[in-house]
Amino acid sequence: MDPAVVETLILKLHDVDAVKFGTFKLKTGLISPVYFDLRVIVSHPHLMTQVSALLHQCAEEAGAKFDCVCGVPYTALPLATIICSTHNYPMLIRRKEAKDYGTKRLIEGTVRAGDVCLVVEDVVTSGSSVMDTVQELQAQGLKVTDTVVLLDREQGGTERLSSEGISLHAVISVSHLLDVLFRSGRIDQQVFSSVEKFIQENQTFMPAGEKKEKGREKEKDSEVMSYSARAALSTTHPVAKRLFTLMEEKRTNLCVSADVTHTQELLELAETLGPLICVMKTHVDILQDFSIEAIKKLKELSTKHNFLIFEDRKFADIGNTVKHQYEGGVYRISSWSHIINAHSVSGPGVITGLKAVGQSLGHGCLLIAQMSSQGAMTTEQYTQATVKMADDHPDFVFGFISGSKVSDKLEHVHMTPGVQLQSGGDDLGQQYTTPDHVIGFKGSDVIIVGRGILLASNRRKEAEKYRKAGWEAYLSRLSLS
Ligand SMILES: O=c1ccn([C@@H]2O[C@H](COP(=O)(O)O)[C@@H](O)[C@H]2O)c(=O)[nH]1
Repeated sequence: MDPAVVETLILKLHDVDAVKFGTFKLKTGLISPVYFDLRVIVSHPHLMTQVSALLHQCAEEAGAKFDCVCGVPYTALPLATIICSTHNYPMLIRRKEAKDYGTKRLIEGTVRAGDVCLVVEDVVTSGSSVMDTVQELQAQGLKVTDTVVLLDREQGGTERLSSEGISLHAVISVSHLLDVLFRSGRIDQQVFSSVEKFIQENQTFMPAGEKKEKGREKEKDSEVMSYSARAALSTTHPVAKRLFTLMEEKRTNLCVSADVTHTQELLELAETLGPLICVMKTHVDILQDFSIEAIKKLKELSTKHNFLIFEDRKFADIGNTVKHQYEGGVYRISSWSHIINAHSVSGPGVITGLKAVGQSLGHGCLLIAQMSSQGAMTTEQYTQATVKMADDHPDFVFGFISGSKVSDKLEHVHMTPGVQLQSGGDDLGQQYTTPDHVIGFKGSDVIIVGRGILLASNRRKEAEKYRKAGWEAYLSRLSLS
């Protein structure tokens, strides 16, 4: 690529405010001295054409060989479109969410399994957005070997993608951009240094060897500690301690979501899958023939096979009401469920009410910090407030339902629903990611799997596949540390 052309492009991007300096709160909560908003280029047709041409040239010069092109939604979609129509490549479109009608596909276009797809992105930081698209393409049988990006923030995206066998080619690197803007007098030494420092101090990927060192320094990082080490350190919560211990003993981080409508099927599941799971999650109010007798049998099976019972009741009312709902009514949940969960939306009273019933029984509560469903309203701010609420009640709340690790506390258990062996979704808004992604990349501790197992012709065999996938992701997370 002609350096003069790239320099002119950098200045143009600065002119149209696609590059801003100041104080910006990022999606992760970090305060950054620089912000890249490449969405604005759609309003500048000449820039769109130039950027698309440079992306294509960059991929070609890097020797990337591909049969089709897919842009990471949304900013890179029009860029991929221009590349495809100019150079006559078939394009694929990745949906961020499945439609709730029609084909429900997450990849649109003609998919030919075995084809190599070039992934196009506007900005790369950690590489996680690119990886989300790569996983969807791979789930359809496509191969991805190269990705091309307009701007690499140089915060670990190249290394992360390379660890997955994907080469990242960037038209502009953030250091080149800083250099050009400084030389042209657009930014001063202080801005230059503060951005450079921010990039250096906020690396998202650690090579294996370095991670080991950091692991020793960062003794408090739950991702680099075994479940048994965390069990030993979990002194404030008996459920966390018991759960970590049995996970290590049984070599499983699989929670089966027993969403069945008859007690006989529930008990059969507990008998067959009991040896493979650490937790059985129930929705007791979908049982058509609920009885306390059947629940007693479930409890016996939980002792026999050493798993915990988690009633996914999602309490969400004022303290006084949830107290009654937990203790009384038809289901008498507190008499049999080791774990319950609650939404934080109603404030800390929900915890106080539940704690008044469950704490003396040695039970524990998970707060719902994030949800797996499309359009969930659990914003970053909501998640953070939920974590704070959990921190205020360590004697009863021992973790979260969340898509990723949201708390650094060793005792906090993270359990993630929306898991299947292939990513995708259902027609009612559920969204699935894989065990490897959830445990290895998102830093969660337990995978929650329902229909992935329940709809299989051989549930035990399928559950074993999930147990193995979840456990291997955990082991490889440890070996990388
Ligand atoms: O955010 C959430 C919270 C809870 N769930 C529950 O998990 C299972 C998932 O079942 P699948 O069949 O694996 O989709 C189900 O019981 C939900 O109520 C969730 O999916 N997402």
